[in-house]
Amino acid sequence: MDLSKHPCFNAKIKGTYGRVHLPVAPRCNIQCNYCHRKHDCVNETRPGVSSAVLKPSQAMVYLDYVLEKMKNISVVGITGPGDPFANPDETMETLRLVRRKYPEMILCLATNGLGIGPYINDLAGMNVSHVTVTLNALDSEIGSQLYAFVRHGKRTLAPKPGFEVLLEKQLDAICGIKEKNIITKVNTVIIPGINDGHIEAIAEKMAELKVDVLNCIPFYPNKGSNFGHLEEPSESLMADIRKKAAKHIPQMYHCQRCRADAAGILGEDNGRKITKKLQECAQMPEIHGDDRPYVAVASLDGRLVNQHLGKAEELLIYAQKDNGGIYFVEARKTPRPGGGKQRWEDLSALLSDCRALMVTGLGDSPRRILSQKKIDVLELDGTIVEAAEAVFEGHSMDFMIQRDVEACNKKNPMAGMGCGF
Ligand SMILES: C[S@@+](CC[C@H](N)C(=O)[O-])C[C@H]1O[C@@H](n2cnc3c(N)ncnc32)[C@H](O)[C@@H]1O
Ligand code: SF4
Ligand code: SF4
Repeated sequence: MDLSKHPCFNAKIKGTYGRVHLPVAPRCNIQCNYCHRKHDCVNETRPGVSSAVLKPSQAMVYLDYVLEKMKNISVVGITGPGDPFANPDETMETLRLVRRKYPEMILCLATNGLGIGPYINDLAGMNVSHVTVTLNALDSEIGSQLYAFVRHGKRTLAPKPGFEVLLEKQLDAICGIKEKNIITKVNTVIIPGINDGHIEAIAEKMAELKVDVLNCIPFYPNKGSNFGHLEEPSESLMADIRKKAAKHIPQMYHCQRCRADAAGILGEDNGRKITKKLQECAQMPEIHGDDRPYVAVASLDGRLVNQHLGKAEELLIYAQKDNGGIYFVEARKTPRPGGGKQRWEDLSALLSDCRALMVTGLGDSPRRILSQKKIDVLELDGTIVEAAEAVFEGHSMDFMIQRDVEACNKKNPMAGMGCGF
């Protein structure tokens, strides 16, 4: 892996190598007064917006597409649209999946630093090489003007105590990340009249902590945010601040204030096809985890997915060979009808080593119970081989998925009375 190929950390290659942000982290654990993530216009470039949010398995399908269509993507990053560590499960799962499939890819993260602490060891273990922490103040009087609240554990803290906790976690996080030799950038949003006189102090402190680069980001006035009425810093103010900060620590001068779903060369739009694919992937069924080796299928003939779960006396179990082919493992008798919910609890136990169940239809009760056990229930029409391959490889199975929400009812004589199966 060539760590010099990160276009944000190496301005020389910013026009040659690109990055892709996977928007798998929608929630945030603080509210910065300048951040507004609700509204999205695909034509605007501003931090925190995304045209869709993806689950980890969907993000992998999207990533495969981006890497096929765009050349020279050297970095996969997670920067929101909220905070990666307000969504640690999704973040860590996505990084694991990307690392496994693309061992040469540079992995990168941007966080406010509040929640990253417990994950630093694992991040280093996965060879995440670049981490950005946003730190906007060291002084409590200034910091308490920047945040509406900070959520710490189960408590929501007011601006002043919230800032104090946040700062402590940020400084600990920076030290912990540097200890693991991860390349560290600090983003500081420059907000005129609030923290613009405080940046040299931040630069000095970050240099002391051995941060590699400071990125002074000009504040972007987001309509609808608490700071929507404030002005953007002028170019001359930014130049002056960076000059003072550069006495202490290297500066980033080419940040584009990217979207949380940015893909490609810095500063270039994603393009319509990439945006469409992103939105398409967000609609795909989610595939949970990949340590379960099997899929289960309701089939009358061993060729097609063509049976309703309630009618299936047995389910066929399939796995994938090392070379990608699908093979039949065994047939498993399903629990007998009757017994209410217990029947579906027993079925979940029977399928605990299966990552997905493919049927032509099923009732609400089994769907809920199986989903709670993280077995993906896919209602589809198609061949077993095609469908199983799509599950194992994370391909889109859009063409097989039954879009008709009435499908179950149509095939079920008890339609209108709630699905009995
Ligand atoms: C949207 S955040 C997502 C990652 C993480 N939550 C964080 O704050 O670092 C990515 C970067 O955009 C910056 N940002 C958000 N809103 C901004 C704004 N209105 N103007 C300038 N930068 C902004 C954040 O401060 C952060 O450095
Ligand atoms: S931490 Fe990041 S995502 Fe959260 S409110 Fe601040 S800028 Fe927005
Ligand atoms: S926002 Fe700045 S640092 Fe983040 S990917 Fe874009 S250019 Fe790089």
